[in-house]
Amino acid sequence: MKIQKFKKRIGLIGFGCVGQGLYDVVEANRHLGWEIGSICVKDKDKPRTLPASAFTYNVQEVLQDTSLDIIAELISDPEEALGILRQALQQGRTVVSANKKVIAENLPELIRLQQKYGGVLLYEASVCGSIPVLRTLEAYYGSEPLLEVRGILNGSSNYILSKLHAERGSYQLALEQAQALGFAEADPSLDVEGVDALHKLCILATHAYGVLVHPEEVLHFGIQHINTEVVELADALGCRIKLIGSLKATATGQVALQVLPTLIPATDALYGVEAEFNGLEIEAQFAGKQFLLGKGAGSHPTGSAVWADITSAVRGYRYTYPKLCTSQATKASGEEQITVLLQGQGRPITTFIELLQSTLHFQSPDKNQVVLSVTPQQLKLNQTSLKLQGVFVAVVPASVALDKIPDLLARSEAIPA
Ligand SMILES: NC(=O)C1=CN([C@@H]2O[C@H](COP(=O)(O)OP(=O)(O)OC[C@H]3O[C@@H](n4cnc5c(N)ncnc54)[C@H](OP(=O)(O)O)[C@@H]3O)[C@@H](O)[C@H]2O)C=CC1
Ligand SMILES: N[C@@H](CC=O)C(=O)O
Repeated sequence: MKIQKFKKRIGLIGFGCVGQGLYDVVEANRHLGWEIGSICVKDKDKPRTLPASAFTYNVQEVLQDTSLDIIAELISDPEEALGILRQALQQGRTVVSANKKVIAENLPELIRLQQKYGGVLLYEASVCGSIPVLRTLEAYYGSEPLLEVRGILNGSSNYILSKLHAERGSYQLALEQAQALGFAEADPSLDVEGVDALHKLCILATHAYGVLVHPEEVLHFGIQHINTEVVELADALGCRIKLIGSLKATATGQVALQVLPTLIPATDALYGVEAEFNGLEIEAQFAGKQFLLGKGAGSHPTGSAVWADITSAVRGYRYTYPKLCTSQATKASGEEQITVLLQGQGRPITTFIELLQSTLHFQSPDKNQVVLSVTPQQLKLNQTSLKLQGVFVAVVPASVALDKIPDLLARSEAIPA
């Protein structure tokens, strides 16, 4: 087959962790005929790895440059990013993005704009960094029902949890390291409060099950209130705490979705997913279980995912949303009981037992830790007040031996700040 030589130009908006990552990947592949045509950033005074002449500060110079074949939106400002995606799609252009918040919150509109104006939007980098999960769901599982999709979707919180389990170190220090390594969001509360994982889960819900769900509708807790007591309890049970996003088909054909810290036993494939790595287990009706593992954050891994989108978009690849076209699935209301551990901030938290309409299984002598059965629906209804009270919530899966818990609930030691 004859290889066609061509020259293609990318308009890059954003030159931070991911923008620089993409730039490096493009430079390393110059022989393929691609170049970065222009780069837009915001801060005129920031030191850069390229001469000042390489940059513009006016986003319209990129958006209105018709010599560019594709636009890569890689900025940290969600409002501005939405404006960029809207304008590019209204012009019928091809655009790639890594911005999960914007995509998760606006997917119905972004799909409509593609249909109306004929443009293309790809966003593989927005879910699980370098792992090709969206194209796997679209291209391979587009026609097979999925029983469950669950995984570690946020690199920063996984990095922190790995440090806490391995070193019993400081939560704050681990978060600062995740920020310094470029894994965290500009607003890191999105990472530790489970919101970034929630955004990714909502995008997955569309591609895996054909469900369009707004992040605000979904139960989610993060790891911001974790302490040493909980980490030690998990260790004593032979588990690690992981922040898990899960999508599960219910018996009535709905999809249950949630993001919750979870005690993961050593027999689970997600147990060994450490640091900024993400892992995703897909269970399909006929294929059975498959496991995807890779770096979920960072400059080059994410730049690589953006590059894969760019080069496949130019060859005509686009999402066809097969499940969205064929599925009638809706979000489940969350009535199936789950077992959870609640850990307070040194005060009794037994007031929540009644509020959550739950069944108490165990409590520590100081009533600061409880294990109870509750519905996801009740947890969602009380999500804000549990968070405001600083309560840490973790799922205790059925595979974890509950009978070991009573002896273990009495420990107490705060994580050093
Ligand atoms: N970091 C990661 O591992 C991953 C990040 N993402 C997503 O990728 C996107 C970029 O993240 P990341 O590179 O880490 O962020 P950074 O904070 O490192 O960089 C953001 C870039 O956006 C630019 N920018 C911000 N606002 C504007 C604006 N109004 N106009 C033009 N440029 C602007 C900044 O300009 P300036 O340089 O002048 O400040 C900077 O170059 C985000 O949506 C993030 O959620 C997705 C997957 C992984
Ligand atoms: N902040 C995110 C970056 C990638 O999506 C994370 O930590 O996973």
